[in-house]
Amino acid sequence: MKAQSITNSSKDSIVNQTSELSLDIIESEEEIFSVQEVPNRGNGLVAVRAIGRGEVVLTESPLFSLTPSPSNSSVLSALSQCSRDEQRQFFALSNEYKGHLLPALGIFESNALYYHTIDKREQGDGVQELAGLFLLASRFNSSCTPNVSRCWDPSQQLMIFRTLQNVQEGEELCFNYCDVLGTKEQRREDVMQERNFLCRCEACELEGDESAESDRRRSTIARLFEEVGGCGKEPTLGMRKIKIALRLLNEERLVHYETSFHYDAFQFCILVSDFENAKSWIRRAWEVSCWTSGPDSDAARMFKMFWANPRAHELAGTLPDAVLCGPEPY
Ligand SMILES: C[S@@+](CC[C@H](N)C(=O)[O-])C[C@H]1O[C@@H](n2cnc3c(N)ncnc32)[C@H](O)[C@@H]1O
Repeated sequence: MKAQSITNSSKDSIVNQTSELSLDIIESEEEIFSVQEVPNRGNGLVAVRAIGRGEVVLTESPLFSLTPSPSNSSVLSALSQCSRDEQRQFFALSNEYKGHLLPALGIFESNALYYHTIDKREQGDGVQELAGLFLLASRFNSSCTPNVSRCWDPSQQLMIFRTLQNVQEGEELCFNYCDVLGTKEQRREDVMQERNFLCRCEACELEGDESAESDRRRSTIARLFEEVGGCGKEPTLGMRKIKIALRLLNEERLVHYETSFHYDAFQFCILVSDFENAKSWIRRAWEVSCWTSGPDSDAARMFKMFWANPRAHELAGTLPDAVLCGPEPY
C-alpha cells in the first residue's frame, strides 16, 4: 500500500481542502505520520518522526455530522452534499457491518466520532451529542494503552488530536474507542458492542500472567477511582490510595485518569491547608490536562487558576491543618 504522509505545516490545509488534497502524499520538510498497513488492524497512522508529549498531531473538521444512530438515507443525504472525491474517500473507509447494515451506514457506524456541542437554538443552550465523520482521523486505530487523546474544540469546530506521551518514530498513533479501565474481557466486550470488532491492541493481545497482571492493575485503578471520592474526611487515606493509583497508571502507561487523581490530591491538601503540596499537585493536573484536553480547555484553565491561587478553592482549610505529600518527581 502506498504510504500517505501527513505534515504539521500542511494539516490546516488538509482540514480545509480535503477534497482537493485527497489523502495523497504531501511534500513537506516536517512529516508527522503516514497511513500504513499495521498488523491485525488494517491501516493505521504511524509516526514518521519522534513526537513530543502534548504535540498536536492532527486537527480536522468533520466531513459531516449527524445525530447519533442515523438511518442509511440520512448518511446518503449528507454524502450527496460532498464532492465526488470525498465520497470516494468515504467509501474507501473500513466497514465492520458488512452484511448487517447498508454500506453507507455501516461505514459511518464504523468510523464516526462522537462529540458534544452547544445547540444555541435550544432553550438554555442545550448540549447536543453529534456523530462526526472525519476522513483522515478515521484511520486512527484503537488502543487500550492510547498514546493520543482527542477533544472537540467548539470554538473552531475542530477535532484536535494530541500525543499523551513521547512517541518514537515507527510507533502507531492510537486513541481509545472505549474506556481503558477494566479487564481485557470487559474492554473487548465494550469495543465489540460499540464498534463490532475484536480489539487486538497491544494490551488486549497480552496472554497468561502478563494479561492477568494488566487486568489486576486496571481493575485496582478503577476501584481506587471510586474509593478516593469517598475519602473527603480522611485525606491521609485518600492520598495513600492516590499514590497507589498513580503508580499503577504509570506501570500500565495510562495517562487519561491522571488528571483526576492529581486534582483529588490537590483537594486533599487544600482541605488541610497544605498549600505547598497543593500547588505541586495542581501544577501536575494542569500539565496533564494540557495533553489530554488542551491548554484552552475549561479543565486546564481552572487548574491554572488554582495553581496561581490555591487558597481560592472553596474547600480550603475545612479540616484541621496537616502536611500531606507531593507528587513523585518525573
Ligand atoms: C476507524 S477505523 C480505523 C482505521 C482502519 N484500520 C482502516 O484500515 O481504515 C476502525 C476499524 O479499524 C480496525 N481496528 C481499529 N482498532 C483496532 C484494534 N485495536 N484491533 C483490531 N482492529 C482494529 C477495525 O477493523 C475497525 O473497524
